[in-house]
Amino acid sequence: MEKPVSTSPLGQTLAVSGVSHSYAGAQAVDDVNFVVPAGSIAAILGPSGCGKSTMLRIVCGLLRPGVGKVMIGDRDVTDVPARERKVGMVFQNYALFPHMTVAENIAYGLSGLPREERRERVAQMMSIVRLEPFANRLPRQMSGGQQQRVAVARALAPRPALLLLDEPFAALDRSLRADLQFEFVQLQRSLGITAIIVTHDQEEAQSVAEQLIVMNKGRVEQSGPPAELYDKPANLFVNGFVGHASLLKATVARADDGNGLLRLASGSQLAMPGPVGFVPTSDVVLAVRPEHVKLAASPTPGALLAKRVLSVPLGHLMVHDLLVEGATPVRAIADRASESAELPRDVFVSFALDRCRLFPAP
Ligand SMILES: Nc1ncnc2c1ncn2[C@@H]1O[C@H](COP(=O)(O)OP(=O)(O)OP(=O)(O)O)[C@@H](O)[C@H]1O
Repeated sequence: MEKPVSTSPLGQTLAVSGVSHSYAGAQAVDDVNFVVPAGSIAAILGPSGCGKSTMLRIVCGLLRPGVGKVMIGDRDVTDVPARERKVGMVFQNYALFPHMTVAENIAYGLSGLPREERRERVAQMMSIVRLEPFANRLPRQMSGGQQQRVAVARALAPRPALLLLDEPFAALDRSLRADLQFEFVQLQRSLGITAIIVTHDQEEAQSVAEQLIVMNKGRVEQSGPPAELYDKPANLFVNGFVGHASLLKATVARADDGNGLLRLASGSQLAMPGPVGFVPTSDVVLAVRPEHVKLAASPTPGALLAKRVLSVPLGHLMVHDLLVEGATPVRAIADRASESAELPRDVFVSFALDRCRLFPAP
């Protein structure tokens, strides 16, 4: 009879401290620090070339960092070779052995186990990822989504302390990707896996991970729960990388009596609901999320005139691309149900200024 799936968490805490790495003198990763608590998922997010894959290679042991330390649980693994780290890997292109069946692929990393235990573990993993009917198929006889589930099962079979996934769902179409993301999170929660997922896709990162680690030019710009990075981005880079934001250039016109006043490039003024945290004459950027833009067909106090360039429905939402005061592109999102009649071309725009963020002008 099959053994029940262990309920004790598999995963251990990962702690990366002060890690830097250069390739032939070019700095790829610069003083990176983060902790992924046992049983949780973190996503490393950032533009191409920011150092995501280098960080993964350092964590799994394929690359020794020039400086810094990697701990898995209470073990310093900085000098431990990859095969002794108990780290599983899943790649974008599945990387299954093409000449081996599904069952043989999953059994691959279990050569140290007695035969019977190996057979049981393979059966257990195939049941967990619902692949039992495919045990004797070759990878090429399966769909992309099924192959990726084999890759996940193969990586989990040796019960790794940590699972690293490099763009695991990028090759799949949108709806299959969403299904696999959901399935993976369920699996991760039920087995208590500690995982790091590397992705370009900020929506994927936000929907899968409990912690985002946003990298840029080899450094961590900010890390924390997705909602914290979305609501309180530390800087303009994070603000633009996690979620959409429109940017309005302004100068601080008044900052002395508690309520700040901004002057936009057009000369219009915006009365802020509280202190702005900048001295007068500072050049700043006001970052506005689309859901914090309100549109009206007729003027309201403090509203700015805008032209509606494009309005497109997105499910129950309406996305409006606007040109505010003839110059600044601004995106607005509203519930379609709240828009009783079609808006005119010329609209009046106001912002939920208590929710907008101000950053120093770059
Ligand atoms: N083996 C290597 N030799 C020299 N430079 C490298 C090597 N691997 C990566 N780099 C450089 O290090 C930097 C970080 O690369 P890395 O692959 O970690 O970025 P990434 O964020 O994973 O990018 P992508 O999303 O495009 O995969 C880049 O400037 C890259 O050109």
